Amino acid sequence: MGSLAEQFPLDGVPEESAGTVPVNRACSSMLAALRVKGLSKSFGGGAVPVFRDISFQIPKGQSVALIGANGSGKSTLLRCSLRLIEPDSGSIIINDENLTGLRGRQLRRKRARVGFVFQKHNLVPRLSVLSNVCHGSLSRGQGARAWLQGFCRREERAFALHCLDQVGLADLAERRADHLSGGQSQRVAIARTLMQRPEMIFADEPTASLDPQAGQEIMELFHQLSRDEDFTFMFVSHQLDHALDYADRVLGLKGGELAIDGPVDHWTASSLRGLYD
Ligand SMILES: Nc1ncnc2c1ncn2[C@@H]1O[C@H](COP(=O)(O)OP(=O)(O)OP(=O)(O)O)[C@@H](O)[C@H]1O
Repeated sequence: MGSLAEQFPLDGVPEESAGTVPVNRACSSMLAALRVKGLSKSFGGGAVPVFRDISFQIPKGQSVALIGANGSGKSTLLRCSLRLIEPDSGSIIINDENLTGLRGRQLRRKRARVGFVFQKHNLVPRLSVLSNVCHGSLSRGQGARAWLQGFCRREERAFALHCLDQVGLADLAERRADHLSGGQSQRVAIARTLMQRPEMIFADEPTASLDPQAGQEIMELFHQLSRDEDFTFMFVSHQLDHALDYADRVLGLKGGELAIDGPVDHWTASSLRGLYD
């Protein structure tokens, strides 16, 4: 079976948000999906920045774990890297598009192919699983009007069903979202993100509210999907085994700086624990 993009080519999406052809993993490391340079952030004019002068590049197709102690700035860095939180300084380039000076619709369009998965799944409780997944096409940058017109389109629903199938939940399409387990609910949130046909997925502690088994299954799912769909994946986790098992590379924040940045096979659980001293 081909990737989502091959099976369901984008139709009616503005060219600038239609994105690129999936990149072969073998050559994907040649291209940077995300380039962050000199990123700094403090809150409320605070004298102590959360982080300062952070730079890193993520090649297309790479899976990156972002780790560090509570309050070290992981969520802030993840959000600043997409300008969901405005950094104080620094530049951000996604797929050769400079996000730094963009505003409003232009900014939303440039990041339309980046999915964000949160610890809270944020489903609409009274709607069906399928309707929740269909909401994902809102993020494609077409605007609410286009979405409403296309919401019931047969092909849109077919694609939503396909996304549900990708996360193993096609059988639950008609179930109400508030009748799901935590693990099922996170799968629906991931299917909703797949509706964006993402080139990159950022996940902020996606397993934090799940039991160990469900958490591992979700990480397996991300791992499998990132390979099948060839998306770049960056996730925040407090679980070192998740970082070691599911990332190609580990970034670690400590004292407002990137104290760790290297391939996963450079680290062991005990060497990573130094971040938490
Ligand atoms: N909106 C905000 N206003 C003020 N301070 C904030 C805001 N968001 C985060 N902070 C502060 O920035 C610092 C980093 O927070 P952040 O949530 O990024 O850390 P984290 O590493 O993700 O933490 P955790 O592992 O506990 O989720 C913390 O000191 C936090 O209190």
